[in-house]
Amino acid sequence: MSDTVDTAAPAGPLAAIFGGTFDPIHYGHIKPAVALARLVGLERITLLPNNVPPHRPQPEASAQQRLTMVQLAIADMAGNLFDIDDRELRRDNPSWTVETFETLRRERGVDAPLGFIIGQDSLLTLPQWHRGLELLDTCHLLVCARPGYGGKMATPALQAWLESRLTQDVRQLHRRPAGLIYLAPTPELSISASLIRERRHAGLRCNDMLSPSVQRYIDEQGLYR
Ligand SMILES: Nc1ncnc2c1ncn2[C@@H]1O[C@H](COP(=O)(O)OP(=O)(O)OP(=O)(O)O)[C@@H](O)[C@H]1O
Ligand SMILES: O=C(O)c1ccc[n+]([C@@H]2O[C@H](COP(=O)([O-])O)[C@@H](O)[C@H]2O)c1
Repeated sequence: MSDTVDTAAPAGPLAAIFGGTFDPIHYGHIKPAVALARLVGLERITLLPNNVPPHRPQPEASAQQRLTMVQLAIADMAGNLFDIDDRELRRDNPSWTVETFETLRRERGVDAPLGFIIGQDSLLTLPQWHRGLELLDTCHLLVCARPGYGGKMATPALQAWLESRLTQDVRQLHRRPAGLIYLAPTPELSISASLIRERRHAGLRCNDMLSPSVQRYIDEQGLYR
């Protein structure tokens, strides 16, 4: 990977990819991502629904239903900030993020700036991911604030690793291909897919947490009963 100097021209727009189980996609995904786009100057955010998340209980909705909900959520948004990459859904093997980004890197070239969007809770678990710290060799991490997850990494060594990667200078995210972590001061929303599923199981509405089309789809499909 080239070591681009600060004064170099950007190698292209920073491509930002937002992976998730999206069971279902909710405003806790969308609103911080929209704020992040403004903070960083992102032209596009690509939502990447995962297929077989190896690290967590399997989703309640099928892969097709989760993809449909992502499509509906995007259709409810003004503008064209979001698009979808369904490559992980077209693979049968586990959705290891580092492998997806190694493929993206091969496709886009060594100098293309790539960013992976995650919430702060995901950042704290990164060391347990499949080749988790190696992910930074392939992309930047663009981290959205999440209520309750502002803490430090599990060990001083991991915290030092994190601090050695941190930047507040968003221009660096466009100038370098990978390797930096940006903690974005995005709005904190106490919404999670588990809360939505729990509320639905209890027969409660989730009106302020989801796009209207996604809510209708959940009702029509009888999801999370
Ligand atoms: N409210 C939120 N604020 C910031 N980031 C979030 C929020 N909800 C989810 N994310 C981030 O979005 C990504 C995808 O999350 P995911 O689809 O698992 O949703 P979730 O609400 O965390 O789901 P679950 O409750 O089922 O674990 C993760 O990196 C997660 O940290
Ligand atoms: O590759 C891994 O080991 C790995 C472990 C945990 C999470 N991820 C990815 O991180 C993203 C957010 O995960 P989740 O569980 O919050 O939906 C999603 O794209 C997952 O596939 C990836």
